Amino acid sequence: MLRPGRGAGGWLSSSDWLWLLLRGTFGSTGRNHTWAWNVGFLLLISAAHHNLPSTTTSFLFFPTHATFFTSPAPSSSPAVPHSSPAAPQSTPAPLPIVEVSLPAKEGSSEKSVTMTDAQVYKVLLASAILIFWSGFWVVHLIGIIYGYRRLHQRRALSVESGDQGVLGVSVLKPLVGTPMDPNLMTNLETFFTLNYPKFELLFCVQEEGDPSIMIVQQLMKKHPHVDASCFIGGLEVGVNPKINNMQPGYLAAKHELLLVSDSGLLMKEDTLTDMVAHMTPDVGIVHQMPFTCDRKGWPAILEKVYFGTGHARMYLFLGLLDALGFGVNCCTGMSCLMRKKVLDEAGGISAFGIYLAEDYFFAKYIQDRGWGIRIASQPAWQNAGICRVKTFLSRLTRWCKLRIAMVPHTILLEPFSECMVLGLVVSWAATVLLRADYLTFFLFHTLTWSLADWIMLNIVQNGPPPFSKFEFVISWLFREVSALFIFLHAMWNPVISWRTGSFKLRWWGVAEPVSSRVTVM
Ligand SMILES: CCCCCCCC/C=C\CCCCCCCC(=O)N[C@@H](CO)[C@H](O)/C=C/CCCCCCCCCCCCC
Ligand SMILES: O=c1ccn([C@@H]2O[C@H](COP(=O)(O)OP(=O)(O)O[C@H]3OC[C@@H](O)[C@H](O)[C@H]3O)[C@@H](O)[C@H]2O)c(=O)[nH]1
Repeated sequence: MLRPGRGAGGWLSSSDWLWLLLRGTFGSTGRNHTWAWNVGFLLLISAAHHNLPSTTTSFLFFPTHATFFTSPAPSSSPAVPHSSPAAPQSTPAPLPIVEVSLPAKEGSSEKSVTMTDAQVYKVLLASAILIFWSGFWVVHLIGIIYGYRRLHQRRALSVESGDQGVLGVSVLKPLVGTPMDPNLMTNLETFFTLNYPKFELLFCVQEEGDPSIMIVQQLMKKHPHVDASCFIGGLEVGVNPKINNMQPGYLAAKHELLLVSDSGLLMKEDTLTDMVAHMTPDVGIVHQMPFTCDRKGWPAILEKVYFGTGHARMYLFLGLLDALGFGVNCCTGMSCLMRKKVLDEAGGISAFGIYLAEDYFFAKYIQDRGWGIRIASQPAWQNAGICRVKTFLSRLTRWCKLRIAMVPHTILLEPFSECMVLGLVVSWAATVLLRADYLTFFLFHTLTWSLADWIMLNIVQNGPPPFSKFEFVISWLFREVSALFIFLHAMWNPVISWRTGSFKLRWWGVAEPVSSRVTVM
């Protein structure tokens, strides 16, 4: 359906495709809505490619309905035959005419106003921003629905995993115990009490004299029935210190599945069972979405808010794209279950020692060989005893630096995927296209975004979070505002400090050591 009073024949002018786009996006034409939206979108792209002439347009703008109607093009326009001007029959009041810029053509009796190229591009840009913004509401929705359906769903082991044919798991625990984490003992003990029939624990301690060695020994004594070993000193096979640390454990691993599990994690009795249950025959890697245990203090709230909102949204959305085979990879390696034989084909984990983000490259390698990637239904329960705002921000900055180097197109996508930056630009677009009040639209955007995030947090937490809504709002605002600064800081200073080392990444992720540091994060 074309706009009222409009002939259907002939090629469409720039005003027509803009009308289609805007009518489709903001109009209320029922079943034509999707159709018009799609056509408008296609025409938007086609216009960008062909740089359509922009001299045929005049607008009548209805602020209340946010819909454009065009009057006829001047007769000199060769491409667009128009019928008589149109106004909707039902509109009661006279319609305000927005004079865009130039006067009507000489000799023309119609109230035709021409748009300059700059104005067309302005409208185009605003439309593109509004489409991108609408896309993000789809991301919100998908994240919420996928999170609701995926997370905290108990899953039984497949027949393949009945006690006889159960897949054995070698758990690699890389440990760097300085400074001493007060929760280390509690966290490590949960690995000894896993309710899974066939597993071994391979503790890898980076340096002699590390206080975590004593803890591991105590736990091994307390649980003698659990198959556990401790390797000290690592093996230097690359730049990545975590890989170097895990290498002796990897060489000793005897089971077909390998779980890389970071030191700050806590396991529930059934966490490993849940992960293995997702390792179906077509899957090569099962990862847990990072989240946190309930801990005291504002830094802990901040972490929970971040991992339960913005991070969870993108992780679930990209994770779903992974699972659907779109080849996106968002695997974070704090808890990653992998088929050892696939890593062996690469030459073992040492083949990934040139990268700092070994997690991303593990997943990429496995995915490139045709194996599926899945998110487990239990999130990763981070439970480090030391929880500080500074540590949290440094960690996010480090991750951001990794992403910038490994997936450079996120430089454009990332800032605009954040609530505040997107809110600032979309509010401008709304003033251009909808004549909205800038501040009102920004507040509307921020409020609805935070509500969607609150829903997401409740889903990831599997119930209400252990803090008040006021604490949520403060933490959420802090995190959303800090996101841009984290990004700018990551762009400004690409040197990555991780525990005792400093590194620089080349584009696409190969790491080089910079110098040794003694600061501990
Ligand atoms: C309208 C849809 C637009 C989608 C825009 C996507 C913008 C991406 C923004 C944020 C990415 C969040 C990624 C999840 C958290 C990763 C945490 C992390 O950095 N972990 C590292 C340390 O463990 C790890 O090494 C990195 C792993 C994966 C990085 C993934 C990069 C994101 C890839 C973006 C692909 C965009 C695809 C767009 C599809 C529509
Ligand atoms: O020098 C190091 C640094 C770290 N590690 C180990 O690596 C694990 C993760 O370290 P941290 O907790 O400092 O870092 P993060 O939680 O930020 O790690 C995350 O980001 C970087 C990725 O490469 C990791 O796979 C991911 O887990 C811990 O178990 C730690 O003991 C080492 O063994 N040696």
